[in-house]
Amino acid sequence: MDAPYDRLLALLLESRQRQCFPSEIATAAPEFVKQVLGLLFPHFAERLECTAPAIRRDVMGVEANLVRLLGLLKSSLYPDTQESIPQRFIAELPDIYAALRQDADAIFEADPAARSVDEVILTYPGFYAIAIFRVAHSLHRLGFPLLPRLLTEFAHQRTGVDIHPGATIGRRFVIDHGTGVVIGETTVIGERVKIYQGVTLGALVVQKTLANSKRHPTLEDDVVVYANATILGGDTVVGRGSIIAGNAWLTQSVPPQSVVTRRTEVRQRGSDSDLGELEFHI
Ligand SMILES: CC(=O)OC[C@H](N)C(=O)O
Repeated sequence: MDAPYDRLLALLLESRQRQCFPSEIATAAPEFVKQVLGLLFPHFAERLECTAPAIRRDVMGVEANLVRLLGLLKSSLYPDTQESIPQRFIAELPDIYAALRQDADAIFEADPAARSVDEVILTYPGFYAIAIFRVAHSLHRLGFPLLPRLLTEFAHQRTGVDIHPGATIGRRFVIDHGTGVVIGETTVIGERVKIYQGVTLGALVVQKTLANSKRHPTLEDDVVVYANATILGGDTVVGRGSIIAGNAWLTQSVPPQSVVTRRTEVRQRGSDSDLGELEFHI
């Protein structure tokens, strides 16, 4: 065997002996999403039995899967994790289910293009992302390691909506279209908030030392944020009932009922000396 081969083998052996990462974790997110969303909504179930024993069996299946994943992570990387998390998660499922039904209703009521709540549940990327987020947020709060981030990143890959499991999001949350939405870890969103594609709720300063501080904005109840608006900063509070127009850039608080716009300038062709600079030849 040649020297580079030996070097690589030695390196990988040393790394794996130091930390043997449980490879089952790689497929955990898609499997768990299918299982838990299939339990809550028949729309996502592969096979559906509408009897009490079948539903009980499916609930127990979700809990058993979490016990298995927690065991793998606890024995390899996270020894301090509490064993009661799967059971406590199951106890939170009724509230998660109620919140998701309200999200689906809110999306249906907000969107003239939606024909039914079933269509929203089955086809809306915003609903899919929120559904996975609410599950991940519960697990995150209960202290389940790694899985919450795997879940929201799976949703991100599927929908283009990137919500950190640590974000706090109130009832009847609507994301329409979804692609490019980013919601940071310490964002706080009130009730009945609506956001459109490309909205960023982000940090104003990105520094490791700020890991434990509020870096992302607060949107109070009934705020609407239109496409591609960017709202940054942990001290930024968008007051109740405000409307943030498309492409707006906001790094400071605004009082309730504000309208924040970013205007497009329209001029007559040929009437301005700098027009030439705008005529790009690609
Ligand atoms: C969404 C966002 O601001 O991301 C920046 C960085 N990941 C942070 O959480 O501060």
